[in-house]
Amino acid sequence: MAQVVCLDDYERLAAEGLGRNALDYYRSGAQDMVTLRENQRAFDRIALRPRVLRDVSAVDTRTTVLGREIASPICIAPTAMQRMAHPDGECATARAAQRKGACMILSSWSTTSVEDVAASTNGALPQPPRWLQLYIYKDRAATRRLVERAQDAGFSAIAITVDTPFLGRRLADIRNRFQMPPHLTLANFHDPARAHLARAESGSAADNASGLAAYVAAQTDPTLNWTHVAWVKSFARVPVLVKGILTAEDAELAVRAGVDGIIVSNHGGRQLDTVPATIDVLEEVCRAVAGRVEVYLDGGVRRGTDVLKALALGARAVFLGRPVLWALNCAGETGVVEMLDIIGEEFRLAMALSGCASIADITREHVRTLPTARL
Ligand SMILES: Cc1cc2nc3c(=O)[nH]c(=O)nc-3n(C[C@H](O)[C@H](O)[C@H](O)COP(=O)(O)O)c2cc1C
Ligand SMILES: CC(C)CC(=O)C(=O)O
Repeated sequence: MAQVVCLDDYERLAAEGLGRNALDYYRSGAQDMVTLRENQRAFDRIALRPRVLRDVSAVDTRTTVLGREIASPICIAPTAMQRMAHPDGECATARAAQRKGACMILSSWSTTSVEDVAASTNGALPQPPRWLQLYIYKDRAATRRLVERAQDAGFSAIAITVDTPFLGRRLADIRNRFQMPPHLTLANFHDPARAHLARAESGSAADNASGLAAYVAAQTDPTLNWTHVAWVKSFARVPVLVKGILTAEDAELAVRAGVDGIIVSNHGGRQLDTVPATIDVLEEVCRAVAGRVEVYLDGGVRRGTDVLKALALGARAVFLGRPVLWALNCAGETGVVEMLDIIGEEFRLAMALSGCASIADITREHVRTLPTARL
């Protein structure tokens, strides 16, 4: 593999290696992709305020999520259909997460089942927390069965995605009439209507003619509301989180609904375009939550300094989406391990150069947010 020194290098290599259908699906944001770009740019507008002369000879990046130790606050976000990136798909990601002591969230629209992902890791080694991301299906029984199967397979939390009552309009997928390759299935489901995702056959310009949008419209429940969160909590035996919160108002409602954690996310800019960058709303959400539950962030995290900034503004941990797909495509499990090594080392160095020897040393005073015009 050509020399890779930062996470963007994986994206460049994957862009050369992946076919159009998968590449566009993975990299796209919604509509004009304003939010997609903002997610990364907003990190650049935040300046670090390093402290010096603090003995950083030993930097400890360990922390916990929901009470379980992880090697660093850098975790893996749920992304659907990872076997389009590499034949080992979600199993490779899970093995890499285990080797790195990283928390991983599996998409419920994975191309490997919850049981097969659980079986793919090494039972003799410690298992970092592994959570299931959940879409609420119109078919409640199927939704509940999936949660129960995940719990039985050792998944230790459920993250309900709340920003996708309908799929965002991703122009490249519409033009490509996105289709999952026919040899793959959405492996958590056996019923062909749920397991397969066909090419949308027709469509006027206004139709969201990617196979994915048609699938989402057919399967997921657009009535999605807070009663669904209560419903999942009524039978889940593990903590329940919500993924896709962007405002103080919804953060307050989430805490009142009794969730165990909040993932500040705009779905990697793939749902409602022109919503703010996640790092720009993180502090608002954390203020509203006021420490009652853990708050995490995803969206545009590409460098160790981004991780440091997110923690300084209140995140317990961050999650990476696309970098995992690019690294998977480049070198499977090894690629994901190396990618986590690179950003992990960048984070360790950013901590050291900011005068932080432990996660607890990272404070609000380590960042300066500039009052520039932004979304
Ligand atoms: C190709 C792709 C597939 C995704 N699939 C899911 C999914 O199945 N469920 C979900 O909640 N979020 C999904 N997401 C959103 C990610 O979990 C995450 O919010 C986002 O990718 C973070 O931004 P980043 O890619 O800039 O790191 C997906 C994102 C991408 C890029
Ligand atoms: C199957 C998709 C709806 C998964 C997803 O969340 C995405 O593509 O952003």
